[in-house]
Amino acid sequence: MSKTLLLINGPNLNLLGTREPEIYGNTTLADVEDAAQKQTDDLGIKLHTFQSNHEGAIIDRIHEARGNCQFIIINPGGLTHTSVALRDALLGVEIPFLELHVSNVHAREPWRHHSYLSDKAVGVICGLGVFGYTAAIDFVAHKLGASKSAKP
Ligand SMILES: O=C1C[C@@](O)(C(=O)O)C[C@@H](O)[C@@H]1O
Repeated sequence: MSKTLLLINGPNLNLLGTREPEIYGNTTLADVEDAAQKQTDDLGIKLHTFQSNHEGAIIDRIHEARGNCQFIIINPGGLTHTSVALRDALLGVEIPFLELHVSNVHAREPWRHHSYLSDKAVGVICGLGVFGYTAAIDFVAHKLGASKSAKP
């Protein structure tokens, strides 16, 4: 069975690497996606990446993944703290997902401590910087039984 992973980045993550670098670092989203591509190629996992600043576009992309994707890694950006609709979309397609944040949201403003997704996520990675994406993909590979010797 082919293993497909969808990596979603939400609002403002297109600015990664230039936006508030003291919080989010200097690595760009293109760098993150390139590294993710290499990592998943090595593991024999098919990767799709998607970034949007629009809640509805993200929800549409999640719906498209129904039935053809085994796992989602999502950095929902600010939608983490606001979006019932994003939660409903992820639950609606029944695809297991990891929630990921570059920064440690629990060490920031109190309103960032609440997530509409965390209680439904398989797990949450936050505060590891962009290394969180690498760690998340490693976890997904473990979950899907993918290994370094695997060929796509
Ligand atoms: O846009 C973001 C990025 C973020 O998800 C992170 O990656 O640390 C944390 C969110 O609170 C924030 O709104």
